[in-house]
Amino acid sequence: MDKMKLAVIGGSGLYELEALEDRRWVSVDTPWGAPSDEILTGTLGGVEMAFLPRHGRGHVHSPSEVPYRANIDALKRLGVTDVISVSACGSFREEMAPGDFVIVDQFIDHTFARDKSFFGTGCVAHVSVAHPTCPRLGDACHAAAREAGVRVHRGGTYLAMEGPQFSTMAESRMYREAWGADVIGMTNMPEAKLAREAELCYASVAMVTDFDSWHPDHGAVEISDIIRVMSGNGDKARRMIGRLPFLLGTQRDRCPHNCDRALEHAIMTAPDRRDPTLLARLDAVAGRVL
Ligand SMILES: CSC[C@H]1O[C@H](OP(=O)(O)O)[C@H](O)[C@@H]1O
Ligand SMILES: Nc1ncnc2[nH]cnc12
Repeated sequence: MDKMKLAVIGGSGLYELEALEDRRWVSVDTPWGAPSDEILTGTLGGVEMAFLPRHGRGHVHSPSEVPYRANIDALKRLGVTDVISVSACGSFREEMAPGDFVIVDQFIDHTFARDKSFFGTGCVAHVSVAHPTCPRLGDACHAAAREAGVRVHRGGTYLAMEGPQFSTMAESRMYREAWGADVIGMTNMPEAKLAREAELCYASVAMVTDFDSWHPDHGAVEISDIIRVMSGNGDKARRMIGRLPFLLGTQRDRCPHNCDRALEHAIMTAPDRRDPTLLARLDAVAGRVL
C-alpha cells in the first residue's frame, strides 16, 4: 500500500478549496515552466490533498495557454497519486442538464495549439490512452457526487475544443450528431494524456453549465448564462470533494487498471540514444522507469 495523495484541478468557477486543513499555498518550479498558480496543499478528512486552480486565481490563463505540462509535473513532484479534474462544460444531451455532473470516461481531442506530451526527440514514448480515465477514481467521484446530492451521470464523451470562442451551431451539431460527443469543454485535453504519461490516476468531473448551441429551445451559449450556473455548480463540487477522503482513504493499493504503470513498456528510444537534457526534465514524470 502507498500513501494516497489526492489532487483536485479546479476549473472555471473553482479557484479555492476553503475546507482544506493545515493549508499552505506552495510555489513549485518545474522543468516545463511555472504551473498555473501556486498549489494549495493541506489535508481533508486526514487525506493529503493538493489543489491547483487551472486558470490561476482570478482566471488569468486562457484554455490554450494553461501550462498543462507544468501543472501535471508539479503535482507529480509533490507526490500526488490521483488527480480529479473538475470542469465546466456544455452539454449535447437533453438528459445532461445544467447543474448535472458527468463522470467523463472518454475524450475526443480536437485541440491543436498545445504541447501534448512530455516526451519527444531524444526520448520517445507511446502510452495507451484507449481508456483515458481511471475507473477506480471515477467510481469514487460518482459515489461522492451522489452522496453530495448531485444529479450525476456515470460515463460520457468529452469533446475538447481549442477555444477560446464557443462552437458555431454547425460545429455543435456535428460534435453531437456525427461525432457522438456528450459534453464539450476546452481544457481536459491534453491534461488527461499528460496525467497518463506521468502515471497518475485521472478522473474528470464535468459540471454542465449550458446546452452549447445545438438545442432548438435554448439558443446559443452565452457566458452570462454559464456564470449564473457556475456558482451553484461550485458549491456542489465542494460538497462532492468533501466526501472523497472517506471513500478513498489515506492509503491506496496499486491501480488495478495500471494507470500508475503506464510507462512500463512505453519508452521506445534506445538507452544509448537518449538525450540527457530531456531525461533530466523527465525526472519527476518518468523517474520510475528511467
Ligand atoms: C467559463 S466558460 C469556458 C471555459 O470554462 C471551461 O473551463 P474549465 O474546463 O477549466 O472548467 C471551459 O473548458 C473553458 O475554458
Ligand atoms: N458550451 C461550452 N463549450 C466549451 N466550453 C464550455 N465550458 C462551459 N460551457 C462550454
